[in-house]
Amino acid sequence: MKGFKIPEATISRLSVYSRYLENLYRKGITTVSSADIAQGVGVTSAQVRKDLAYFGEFGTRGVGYNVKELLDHTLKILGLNNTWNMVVVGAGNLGSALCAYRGFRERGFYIVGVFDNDLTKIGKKINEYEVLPIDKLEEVVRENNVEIGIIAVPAAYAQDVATRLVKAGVKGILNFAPTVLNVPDKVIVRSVDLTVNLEVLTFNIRRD
Ligand SMILES: NC(=O)c1ccc[n+]([C@@H]2O[C@H](COP(=O)([O-])OP(=O)(O)OC[C@H]3O[C@@H](n4cnc5c(N)ncnc54)[C@H](O)[C@@H]3O)[C@@H](O)[C@H]2O)c1
Repeated sequence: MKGFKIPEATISRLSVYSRYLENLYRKGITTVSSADIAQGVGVTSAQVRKDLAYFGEFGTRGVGYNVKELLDHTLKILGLNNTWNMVVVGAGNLGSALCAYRGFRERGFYIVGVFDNDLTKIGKKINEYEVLPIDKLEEVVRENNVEIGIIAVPAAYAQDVATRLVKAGVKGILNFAPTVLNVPDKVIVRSVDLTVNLEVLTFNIRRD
């Protein structure tokens, strides 16, 4: 798998396939064809086969894929065969919504700390999480082996928070602030900019 570049779109689809397979597994379905997966997630079966081919040989011609085996493979490829500890910085509207989202835990992502620098928020509870002072960030990251930091502060403060997260030892940052972050190459940043997504949507609506 190392040595050549796997398209990001393939990785995103792998995550979608994996969730689909998880559903089949829960329903007790044991085999599935690429056509079934394709129909279930809304892509072509050629695309499914091409995506999976990046990661080796799966399935048996004429029989299809063993659901459990393919699910385990996709989870392993996505790094989801173990759980991940995360911290959320910014306990505002978005940070609170992220803390309330159950879906993270179902996929093995555990929030172990929520931080803010607003004294009126520190000590308050968001679901089961008590908002912690930002000064505790490094300690919580270290003690809980946190590898992922989520930035949910206004753009003007995002770089400071990113620098602190990196110094504390996180390996990846999910950044919701609409700004570009400067981090060392070894740290992976994924930015979620909802406005950019909306604008891609409006571009495509107009173009069609
Ligand atoms: N709310 C949304 O739907 C939404 C959607 C997409 C992106 N975003 C982005 O997410 C970020 C947060 O948005 P929001 O609506 O939750 O804002 P918000 O103002 O409700 O919350 C931001 C929180 O960050 C805290 N904060 C500020 N500086 C900090 C620092 N240095 N350390 C720790 N905490 C700090 C504030 O006290 C506040 O509680 C923004 O960058 C915003 O552009 C928000």
